[in-house]
Amino acid sequence: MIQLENLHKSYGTGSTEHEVLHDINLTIESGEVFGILGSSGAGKSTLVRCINLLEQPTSGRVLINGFDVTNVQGRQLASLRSQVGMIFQNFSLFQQRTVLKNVTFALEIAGVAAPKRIERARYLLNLVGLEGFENRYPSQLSGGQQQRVAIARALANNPSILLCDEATSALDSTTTASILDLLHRINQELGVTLIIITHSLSVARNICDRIAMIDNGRIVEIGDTEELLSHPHSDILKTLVHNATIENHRHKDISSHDSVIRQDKLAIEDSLIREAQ
Ligand SMILES: Nc1ncnc2c1ncn2[C@@H]1O[C@H](COP(=O)(O)OP(=O)(O)OP(=O)(O)O)[C@@H](O)[C@H]1O
Repeated sequence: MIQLENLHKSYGTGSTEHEVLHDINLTIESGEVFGILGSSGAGKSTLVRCINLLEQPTSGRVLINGFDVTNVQGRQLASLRSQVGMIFQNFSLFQQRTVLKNVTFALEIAGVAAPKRIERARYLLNLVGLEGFENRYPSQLSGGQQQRVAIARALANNPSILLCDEATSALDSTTTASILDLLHRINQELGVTLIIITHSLSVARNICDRIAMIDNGRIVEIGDTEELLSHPHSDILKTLVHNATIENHRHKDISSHDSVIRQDKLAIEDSLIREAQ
């Protein structure tokens, strides 16, 4: 379980200090898929980076499984980081390392012997559907494949929590669906708690059990995904849902227009064939 209590985060000091997270209170259950929705600059990444202490909260507490980790350092911080994996929009792979060596990296740092870390990396590459890609370099992979490597790498230490910061934002819709399927499987089969940062309602709807809507560093709504998206209360979520509905209609219009054109083409081809016979 992850608990954030009265969490504040400011950047800068003195006259440049500005608070970007204001009094965040949030509990995420173990095994949950929890979405953090919000527009650009709302504070989503900062919030999630406070969970693995990539950002140090200015005040308040972060508790993981009841243990206050807010001020841990040294070995305890390393241990926290190994419990909490993270993936990013731009994959952030090591370009000079092969796929296999990307996945074994954290295990090398942890001092795991070579045969064991290779065995674990092969298991994870199999899990993410990349068996046979061990010796490729990131530049030889598609975006979706790179994100699969990043997921395998993030799981190397067997974390109980995986933070996904806009993990599908750089991918097309088909690849997004396959990565969300993989994340869903990781949640279901390995029991990993997922925290999904997204600005996409369809990503939230596809995978998240609950979502929190963040606006200007504050949680303005939180609840069951379907419930919240069907009955949004805050203006910001109402606008997001409204815009997504318009976008959806536009896609349907375009695809039905495309299908009319396709049917017209088939009819023309049909009559040309008949004429030729
Ligand atoms: N290292 C930093 N130093 C100073 N200000 C920062 C820093 N990181 C983020 N901010 C500011 O904090 C606010 C929240 O940023 P954050 O990246 O958390 O938002 P976000 O919701 O994740 O945005 P996006 O969707 O665009 O990534 C923004 O105003 C941003 O400019």
